[in-house]
Amino acid sequence: MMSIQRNALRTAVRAAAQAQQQPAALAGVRYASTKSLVDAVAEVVPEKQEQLKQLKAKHADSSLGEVKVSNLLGGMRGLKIMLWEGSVLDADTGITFHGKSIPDCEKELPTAKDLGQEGKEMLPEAMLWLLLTGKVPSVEETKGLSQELAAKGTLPAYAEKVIDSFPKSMHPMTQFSAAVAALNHDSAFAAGYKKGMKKTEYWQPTLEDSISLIAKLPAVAARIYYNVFGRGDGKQAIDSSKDWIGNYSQMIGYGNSVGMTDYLRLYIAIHGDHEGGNVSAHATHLVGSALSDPFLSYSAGLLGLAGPLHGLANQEVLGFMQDMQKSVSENPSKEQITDYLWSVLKSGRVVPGYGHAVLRQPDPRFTALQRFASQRPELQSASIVQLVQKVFEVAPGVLTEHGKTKNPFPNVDAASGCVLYSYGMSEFSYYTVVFGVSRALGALPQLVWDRALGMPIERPKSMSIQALNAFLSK
Ligand SMILES: CC(=O)SCCNC(=O)CCNC(=O)[C@H](O)C(C)(C)COP(=O)(O)OP(=O)(O)OC[C@H]1O[C@@H](n2cnc3c(N)ncnc32)[C@H](O)[C@@H]1OP(=O)(O)O
Ligand SMILES: O=C([O-])CC(=O)C(=O)O
Repeated sequence: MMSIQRNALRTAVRAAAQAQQQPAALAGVRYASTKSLVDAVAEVVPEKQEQLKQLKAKHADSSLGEVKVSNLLGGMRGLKIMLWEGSVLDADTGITFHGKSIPDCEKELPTAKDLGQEGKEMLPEAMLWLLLTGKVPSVEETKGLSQELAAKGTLPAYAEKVIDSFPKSMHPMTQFSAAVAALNHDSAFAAGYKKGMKKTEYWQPTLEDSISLIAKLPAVAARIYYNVFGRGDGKQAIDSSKDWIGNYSQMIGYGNSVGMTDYLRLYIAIHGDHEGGNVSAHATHLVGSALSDPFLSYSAGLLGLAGPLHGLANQEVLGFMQDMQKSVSENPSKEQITDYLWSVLKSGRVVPGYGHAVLRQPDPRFTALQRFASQRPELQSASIVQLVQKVFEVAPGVLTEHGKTKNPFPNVDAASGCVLYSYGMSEFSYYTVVFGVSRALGALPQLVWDRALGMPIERPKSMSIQALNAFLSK
């Protein structure tokens, strides 16, 4: 019965879409090639539009809490001010993706093995499907999406030239953001907007651009890796029988390492979304709210990810761990680690990989990466992986005694880079690029929902100190 209703809805949505006058750039073959995921999203769009309509009708004037001066001065911490569909972050239990925890996703999402690949971890393209539609894709649907991403993953020649023109000394994240912005040359959204597409149609080319960008991220990231560090195949060759990250791993030279390829799958699946308020997701959403296309919007998100308090922390952690090994010993004792942490804190620096703006317990993403490391003998013997575990046993106590951070526990960055390093990726400044391949999985689907739900341009009110004082003295 349910499926009959769904089919009827699907047919109605298709008919409605056909009845709309699509700009030429949006019609025909492009949609045919993205059919399965477009169909899955099209099924959900009317349901969610109706939910939003009801919410507005019933609760437009309901309060979500008061705004205090401390919120305005404290980075808007805790204010409920954004709509975000893909995931919700709980301070104690961590992230859930449409209600599913990381262990739930590990059980339910199709894995590399399901697609006939070597490896056991969940596939990031299945996470993309879940984030976009709220539904777990079947193996066949995941396979179809993998193939679609492979078919759309080749870089246009102009983008290759743009990347090749960057000096090696330019940070890989600067290169990444600039290259992603350059891809807006081919944006279906920008072309449709120019041709006067209707507001109700916005979400379709936003989805088309998002899939196109996600498909190309491995090649962009791999070309940067090759140009800067001389590693990888240098061609960004795509094998249509491989999954999305199987291809990425191959392009950057780890195709023969099942461990690294599977680690990249897990890493990229779980870094995909962390609700809306984090800097990279929020920046993407903010820029997108001006109807900048998905390439420009995600380029902005990547620039936010490049900050050391956010995504760059995984690069920082590795440097931090190695400095500790150099100045203390390769296998420092807990006492030596404690002393080292205190020396860092006393010099006014932060302990990278620890603390979080929302979380108040160890990050379940850290736990997932530690689970991976604990199942791999080759990682268990790596001194840097052992050090991550030892620091985890010591740092929460030191940070608690130090008394400043609200969360003395590790976030995901405490573990992520050390495993990349152990598998041979020794170029720290590249680590955040791997994170940037991932964050698109959450930030871009929300742009699709922003457009499908007709979300307005974001424009909060700011106040000067003088205006605040004047307001408060009334
Ligand atoms: C994927 C991610 O983005 S996860 C986060 C990655 N970033 C890091 O690991 C960098 C280290 N951590 C930090 O700098 C912080 O914990 C952040 C940026 C993640 C969160 O910042 P906030 O929400 O402001 O944290 P919090 O409210 O606990 O900060 C209170 C004080 O504790 C300090 N503090 C927070 N974390 C740490 C830490 N790991 N080491 C030392 N001091 C810390 C803050 O700098 C702040 O000091 P101040 O009052 O002198 O300004
Ligand atoms: O949620 C945050 O503020 C930071 C974070 O862990 C992420 O974006 O993955």
